[in-house]
Amino acid sequence: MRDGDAHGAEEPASEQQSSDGVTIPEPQDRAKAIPEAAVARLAVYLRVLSGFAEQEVHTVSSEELAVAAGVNSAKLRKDLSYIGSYGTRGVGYEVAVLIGQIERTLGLTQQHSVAVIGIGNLGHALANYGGFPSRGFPVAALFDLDPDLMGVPVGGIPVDHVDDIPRVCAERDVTIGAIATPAKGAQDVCDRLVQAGVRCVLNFAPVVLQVPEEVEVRKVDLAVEMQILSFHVARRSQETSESTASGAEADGAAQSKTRDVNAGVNPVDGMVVRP
Ligand SMILES: NC(=O)c1ccc[n+]([C@@H]2O[C@H](COP(=O)([O-])OP(=O)(O)OC[C@H]3O[C@@H](n4cnc5c(N)ncnc54)[C@H](O)[C@@H]3O)[C@@H](O)[C@H]2O)c1
Repeated sequence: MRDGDAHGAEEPASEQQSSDGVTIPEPQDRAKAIPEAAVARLAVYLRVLSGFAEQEVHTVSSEELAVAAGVNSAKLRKDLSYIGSYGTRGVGYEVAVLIGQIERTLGLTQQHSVAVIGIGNLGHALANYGGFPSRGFPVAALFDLDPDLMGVPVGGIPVDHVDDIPRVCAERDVTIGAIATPAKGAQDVCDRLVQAGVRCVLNFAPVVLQVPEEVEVRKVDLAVEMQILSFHVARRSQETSESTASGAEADGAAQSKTRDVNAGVNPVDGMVVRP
């Protein structure tokens, strides 16, 4: 079983050093060596690059892309080296080419239809969110067990009963199931999805799901994200009070302007934490 809640280890299987000091995995190790945290950042780069493409920006330097994505440029270059993209010295990266490489790596060259299960507050929000189809994840099916919801369209899609998960998922070629039920029903819903052949599960319910080895689960927990934010706020206020205590107020403003970008990097996934 793989529950993708944890952020993966950063080190690939084998590495070499590029001329500019970036550690690069051997080509044969690239696909299997991409750490979980780097995969998450590739998705961020893709979103940023899509914005550049919409503005008809054709090339981008690693520094520009790093700033826009909120990472430091060494980490960005290392992440892109995992997919065999090193850019051209003095020019940077071709936006369209890099988008294609990241999409292939993330398996986004085909659409993934999504089923949402549990059409309450969160399920309604997911079903109505317009951002999924444009990123290649159309919501194609909705399930609940509340009789009052049966057949009611949400975001243009009628709600079906969970008993119909196998038929509807097969008919609509669903590959991702997003579970937005209370914790109590989540494992049963997950089992139904797995029996219907769904191999990717996005779990919003506060419970650890048991799934077969071939099924990939990602757990989304906004409370955990808020705890991470809280950690950074607490650390910052501790740093400020230490700095005040040591009489360093006079050069505090200058320090915050020149502070190395690494000082703001989230230790969990390498993203720069915005104040
Ligand atoms: N991960 C996060 O960051 C996050 C944020 C908010 C809510 N949640 C979680 O999302 C879930 C839904 O929250 P909500 O506020 O939308 O709840 P809600 O009570 O508004 O909706 C739950 C829906 O699930 C349906 N349901 C219950 N048991 C079911 C089953 N076995 N099969 C199918 N449908 C079933 C109910 O009929 C209802 O429509 C909860 O588990 C909550 O803890 C997670």
